[in-house]
Amino acid sequence: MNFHKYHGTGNDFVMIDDRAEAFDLTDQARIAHLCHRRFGIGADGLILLRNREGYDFEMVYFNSDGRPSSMCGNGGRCTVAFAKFLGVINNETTFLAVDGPHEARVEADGTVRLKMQDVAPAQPAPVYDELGDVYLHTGSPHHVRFLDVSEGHSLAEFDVFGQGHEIRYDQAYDPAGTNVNFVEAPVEPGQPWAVRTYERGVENETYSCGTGVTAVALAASTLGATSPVRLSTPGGLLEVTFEQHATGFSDVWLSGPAVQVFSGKI
Ligand SMILES: N[C@@H](CCC[C@H](N)C(=O)O)C(=O)O
Repeated sequence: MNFHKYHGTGNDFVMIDDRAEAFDLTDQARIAHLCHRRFGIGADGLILLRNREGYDFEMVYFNSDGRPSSMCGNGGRCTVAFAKFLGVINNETTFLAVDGPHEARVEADGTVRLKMQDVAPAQPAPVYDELGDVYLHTGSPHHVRFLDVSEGHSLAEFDVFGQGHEIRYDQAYDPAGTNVNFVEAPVEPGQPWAVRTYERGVENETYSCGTGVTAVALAASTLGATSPVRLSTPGGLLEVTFEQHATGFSDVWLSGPAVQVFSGKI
């Protein structure tokens, strides 16, 4: 079986052209093995590109634990780059993912822009809301906490694994759990919002999470951020643009690099 390894700001994926539908979707142990960083290829997730009537292709996403999951924003952008590499699309596409249809565009510099589903307004998070934490669903569930740097908290030194793990497994989020984002606001206008994310299904901090930075950008709009919002992750910069309404957010686009790293055969 041939595979290709991609990353979108360090959120990395094993990509498989499965238009022949030969891959066993139920073999979670195999998917987890392929994603394993010691015994496998190593990735935060595995993505199959399949044919789908009425669309250019379908993206089938699994977290590195081998389980199918909700939408992956960086994975979606990487799948678009992969579809272009395979010659399935040119620069514009409409494809199907687990949360519905998505439009996307590959820019001349390789930036992939992905349209996300409309998003409901940020809600007070079901846990820790005395700290002002909020919850949004951007295709995947996201808990967002803005750190109070005046209290001496710095994102660079924050215990993302420990705190993220505790919130992800809080019973208020049972049974599905949530992804958890920690955010430091820009000091100067124009600087990016800094984000680190604990990802459900990877059960660790990843270098970047596309649906996570989307949730942060939309949550930041309640603190005065206006579209476009730039976000820095440990793996690089992303941008989110959106229209804000009383009923939520529409025209939400996630943009950034999507890079092929290497290819191989197993
Ligand atoms: N890395 C992803 C999110 C993948 C799904 C997430 N781990 C979940 O299970 O909710 C992204 O870029 O959005």
